[in-house]
This record gives sequence, C-alpha cells and structure tokens, in this order.
Amino acid sequence: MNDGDRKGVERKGVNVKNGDDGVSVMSGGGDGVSMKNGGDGVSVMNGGDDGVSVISGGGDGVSMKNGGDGVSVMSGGDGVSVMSGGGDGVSMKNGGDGVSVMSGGDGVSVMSGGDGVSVMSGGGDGVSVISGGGDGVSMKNGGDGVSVMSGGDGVSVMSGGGDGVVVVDNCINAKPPQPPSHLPPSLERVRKLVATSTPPSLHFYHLSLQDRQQLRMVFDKHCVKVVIHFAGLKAVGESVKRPLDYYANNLTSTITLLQVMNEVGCRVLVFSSSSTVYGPATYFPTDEDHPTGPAITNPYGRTKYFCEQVMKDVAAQDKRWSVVVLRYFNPVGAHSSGLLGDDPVTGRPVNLLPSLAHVAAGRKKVFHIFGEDWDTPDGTCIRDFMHVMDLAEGHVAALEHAHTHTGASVFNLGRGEGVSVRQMIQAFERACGCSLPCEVVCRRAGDVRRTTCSGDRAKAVLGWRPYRTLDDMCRDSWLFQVNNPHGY
Ligand SMILES: O=c1ccn([C@@H]2O[C@H](COP(=O)(O)OP(=O)(O)O[C@H]3O[C@H](CO)[C@H](O)[C@H](O)[C@H]3O)[C@@H](O)[C@H]2O)c(=O)[nH]1
Repeated sequence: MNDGDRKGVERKGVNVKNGDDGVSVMSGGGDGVSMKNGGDGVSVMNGGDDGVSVISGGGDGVSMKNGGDGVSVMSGGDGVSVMSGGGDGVSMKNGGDGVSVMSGGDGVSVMSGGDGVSVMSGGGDGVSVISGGGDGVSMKNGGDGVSVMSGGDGVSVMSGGGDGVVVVDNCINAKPPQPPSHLPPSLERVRKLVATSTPPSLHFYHLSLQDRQQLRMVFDKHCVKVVIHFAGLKAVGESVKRPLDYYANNLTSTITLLQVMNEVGCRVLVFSSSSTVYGPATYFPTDEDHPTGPAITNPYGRTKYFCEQVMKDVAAQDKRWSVVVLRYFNPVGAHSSGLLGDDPVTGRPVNLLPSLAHVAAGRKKVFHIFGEDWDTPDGTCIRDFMHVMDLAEGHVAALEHAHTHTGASVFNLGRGEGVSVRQMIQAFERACGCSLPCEVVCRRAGDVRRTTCSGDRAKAVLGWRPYRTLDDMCRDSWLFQVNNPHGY
C-alpha cells in the first residue's frame, strides 16, 4: 500500500464514500461501530480501534475490511473478499464464490489463494498463511508469527516476523516485474486487493529457487517461519517432451529450498504435490493409501513423487520438521473477481480449462480433445476438477495442521466427482454461452484414463471441504478470460 492509501484509512472519525458500481471506501475511526456496504465495484472498509467492525461487500467486486481490537466480520459476495482484523480479537471472513481471506491479530491469520490470486494479511503474533498457486501470485503478511511463502511456476517466499510477505519467483511462466511498482502484474493486483489500513509489506525477489546463495540471502534478510512451496513446472504433456527440464527444475528447487530452510531453522512446510503420483489408479475414489511411484505415467508426476520422498526422509530424520503434502487433483477456475487467473506467459495454455477459454475467446481456432477411445462412458478422460479457491482453502487448513503437528502428513485435495473432458466442454459452453469447435486428436502422452479423489482424510483431519461447483469453475475461468483478453 502506498502512503496515499495509508493516509486514507487511518483518519479518526467516520469517513464514508460510497460509489455505486465504482469504488467504495469507508474508513471508520475511534471506538465505535463501523459498517460499510458496497455495491458492484470495489468496496473497502476500514474499521476503527476497539469497536466492532462489520463490512458486507456485495456484488461482483472486491470487498475489504479492516478492524481494530474488537471483532471483525466480513461477508463478501461473488467477488473478492478480504478481511483483515487487527489487535487481539477474532477476525472472520466469509466470501461468496470468490476468494476468502481472513486475517487476525494475535490470533490466527489465514489466507487463501488459487491458481490466480492469493491474498492474505496477517496480524500480530499469530499464525499467518499465504497460499499462491499456479501462474498467479500470492501474498501474505504476518506479524511476529508464522509466515508462508509460495510461488507458481517460479518460486515464492513469504516471510513474517513483522517484515511482511516475501515472494520469490523466477517468473518463467508469469509476466516479470513491471514499473512503477516493480512487481509482476499479477502480484501488483494482489497487492491492491489486500490494501488495508495496516497494509502488509511485500517483498518480491525475482530469482530462482535453484539459486541457493540468493535464496539464503532472502531467508537471512527475512524471518521466514513457514513456507508453502508450490513452485514447479506442471504440465503433464510437456514433461514427457522435456523431462530434464522437469527433473532439474522441480527437484533442484525443492532440495535447495529444504536445505536453506534447514540452515535457518525454518522447518514448517506445505508442499503442492499431485494426484499424478498414483499413476493409473487401481481403485476409485483413490485415497492416500493407494500405492504411489512405480506406475506413474509421466516425468512431472515422478518429480512430485521424488519430492514427496525427499520430504518424508527429511521429516523422519529430524523430528522438528513439519511437512504437509497436498496431492491436488485438477485445480481449475480463477478468482471470481475476474482479476486473477491462469495466464501462461507463452500465451498458449496446455491445460484443459484455459484452452477452452482461449477457444471461446477466439484466441484459438479449435479445441483438441486428446483421445476419445478411453475406457470411459463417453470415451474421453475423467478428472476430478476442483475450484482453485477451494484448493486455496485447503492450504489454509493444511497450514493450521502444520503448526500443530510434526512429521510428514499427506492429504488428497479434490471433490470426489469424476467429470469427463466432454462434460467439461459442455459446462464451459454453458458458461460462455456459445458452442465450441472441437476436434478429436490422438491421446496425449503421459495421460491416465481417470482420476477421482477420496477426500475423506482431508475432511476428517483438516476439516476441509470443497463446495464450489463445476459451473462456478467455468464461470470464473470465463470471467477472467473476458476481463483479460490478452492476459495480464
Ligand atoms: O487441450 C486439451 C487439454 C487437456 N485435455 C484433456 O483434459 C484432461 C485434463 O488435462 P489437464 O492438462 O488440464 O490436466 P492434467 O490432468 O493433465 O494435469 C493436471 O492435473 C494434475 C493432477 O491430476 C496435475 O495437478 C497437473 O499439474 C495438472 O496440469 C486430460 O485428460 C487431457 O488429455 C484435452 O483433451 N485437450
């Protein structure tokens, strides 16, 4: 947040500006009650010191709230919802179909992001979490407590200890930092979304996790308490064509990160793994006890498997480590604000939903269905698609687990519902309102016939449950495409 923003929210008294579909800002001061109700635009509410602060952001925009020492509650609509509670109180936030962010003071601070956006603003001495994914950006700001970092295809680091958030990304699959903020455009959007009266400070380092010396400098400079590591190359088909790139990048960066964390005594980690570690599963829904390893069909999956093994060995050798491995099924969708989503820097998406979005937008002529001769009801592959924001909330739950347990634990994250490629095309056609030209081509190397997740363990242990629908996923993905016809 710049100085201008800061001045705007720290005044005493009640200041209200309420636009219709534009930006709405309210900054309440003192010990009273502060309320704000926004329209379809951006809604920001900044509550005062010791009172109760309530914000109810509606519509499709962004809603933010920042409270004092009291109770802070925020409830957002379909847009982005951010809430940042201060002091010693409780902070709660409940977003609609968008992002849900909650940030407390000395209590718990939670943040939830997706392949698109991730926003989090942590408070004082508590736990602070940041979760970013895919090609998007993630930010988090902690106080004296725990801090998390995670990147997309690059690297991200996050740090608390009063320092705020540290993101490290080599930007190989994201637009690099741009003036005037010198942040990657996606991260700049996240920064704006989390702007509150106690803005998280954000440190961005444009470097590779494989650069041990530079990474160590980052950890020396910031007191990193927790890391969420989702940096890595992630395309199944590409990994078959470029195995060395996948092994070099995904393994080296993970090992380097673990070494540096160990050196500085930061031993709490949440890791993005994948359902590909199961290979062609022998039963459905597939739970965490299903064998992993030998049957994996592509180098990408093997890099995730190897990383899991490394982490398990590290945690077995040194009981101070806490590692939570999350096996994602198929995260799709975007931030429902339409501000953040999957935008590969090549401009040529390889995954299913971004490819459909490009066809719907006319950026690609025809959608290629990779095989219609699979042993499934309609002949196309079956996947367990999950909204990226549900995935993000899974990270929040995982972070809480990581802080209360040591050793290595593993959780599937998925919905448990098998959806075929054909069914996904139909769902996307409903979202974009037009039929999409498709052509069946041969199978893609490395694909498996079917994945379907058993999420029982995540439900029982983490208390996590995905609730967004297939239509939510397609709607948000399409909104991002419409709002960002040429990406970031
Ligand atoms: O243009 C396309 C793109 C994909 N597909 C098909 O759609 C399905 C999903 O493919 P994605 O590339 O979207 O996803 P994957 O299942 O290959 O892999 C994804 O899910 C994995 C976990 O299952 C990992 O998380 C991985 O990082 C992520 O890309 C596959 O059957 C694929 O063959 C097509 O038919 N045409």
